[in-house]
Amino acid sequence: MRPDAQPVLTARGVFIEYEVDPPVKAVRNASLTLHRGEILGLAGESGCGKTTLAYGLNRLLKAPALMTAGEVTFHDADGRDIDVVELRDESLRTFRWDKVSMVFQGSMNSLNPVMSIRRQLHDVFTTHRPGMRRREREARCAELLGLVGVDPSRLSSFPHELSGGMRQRVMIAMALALDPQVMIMDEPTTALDVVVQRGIIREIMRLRERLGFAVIFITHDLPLLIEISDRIAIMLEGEIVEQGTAAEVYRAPRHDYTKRLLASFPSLRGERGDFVRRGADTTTGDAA
Ligand SMILES: Nc1ncnc2c1ncn2[C@@H]1O[C@H](COP(=O)(O)OP(=O)(O)OP(=O)(O)O)[C@@H](O)[C@H]1O
Repeated sequence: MRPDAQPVLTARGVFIEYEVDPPVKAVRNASLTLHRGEILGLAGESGCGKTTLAYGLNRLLKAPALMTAGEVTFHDADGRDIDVVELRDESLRTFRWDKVSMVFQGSMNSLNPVMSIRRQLHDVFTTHRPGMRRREREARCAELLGLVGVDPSRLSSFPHELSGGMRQRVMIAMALALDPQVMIMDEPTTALDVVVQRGIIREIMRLRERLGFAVIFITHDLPLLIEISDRIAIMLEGEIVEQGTAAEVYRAPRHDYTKRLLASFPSLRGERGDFVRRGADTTTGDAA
C-alpha cells in the first residue's frame, strides 16, 4: 500500500441478510477500508459471504438479500463523500459504472451473443457519455481492447468468436471504460485455465499501476491474494475476522482460521510477487 493513500471506499458495520425462512445472516458487522490505488484481497471459504458483501458495497443486492444495517461511503476524487446506501435511480446507475465497476466470474457470459464487441463497447459510451463523438468513441474502444491485451481488430468479432479468456478481458475493458476509481473483482478468472488466469491477473496488476484504480479482489485462492494484494481481509461465516497487510497475514496470522487457511495451501512458498513476475512480461496482439 502506498503510505500516503487516502480511503476511497469505507464500509462500517455492514449486516446483510437473505430474507428466507429461516433467514440467512450472510454478512455480520463487516467493516473495511479500501485505500486509493491499493489491492485489497478478500478471502474465505465458499459460502462465507464474500460475494454478498461485494454486492452490498456496490448496491447490487436483490431480494431476498437486504442490507439491514451499516454504512458504505465512497470518497470521491473530487473530495465529496457519497453515501452509497442512500443512492437512488440515476445517481446509483452513474455511481456503478463511473465510480465503481465490477467484474465477476460469469461476466464473460453476460456479453450479448448477437452483438459485436464494438457495439457492446460503444454502448457503454453512448449511454454514459452521450456527448462523445463517434470517432472518439471508436478510438477509445480500440484503446481499451489494447489495454487488456486484445487486438483492436477484434472489435468486429462476436462473443462466440473469442476464447473465454478473451471474453473476460473484454469485460475488464468494459469495466475500465469510464475510468472507475474502484474495481470489484469477484473470482474474475476462476472459470479460466491457469495459464490464462495468470496472464489476465498480470494484466490487471499492470493496469492498476498505470491507471491507479483500487481493487477489491475476491477469491478463495489465498496464495494468489498473498502474491498480489497490498492488504488482505479474511472472512469467516459472514464476519471479517482478520485484516492486515499481505505480509502480516502471511507471516504472522492472528486468527486461528487464518492459520488453518494458510496451512491448507502447502504451495505457499517463495517470495511475494513471483506469480505476477513469472513468465512472459509483455502482451502483444491477442492474448488467450
Ligand atoms: N439467494 C439466496 N438465498 C438464501 N441464501 C443465500 C442466497 N445467496 C447466497 N446465500 C447464502 O449466503 C451465504 C453467503 O453466500 P456468498 O455467495 O456471499 O458466499 P461466498 O463467500 O461468495 O461463496 P463462494 O466463494 O462460493 O462464491 C451462504 O450461506 C449462501 O448459502
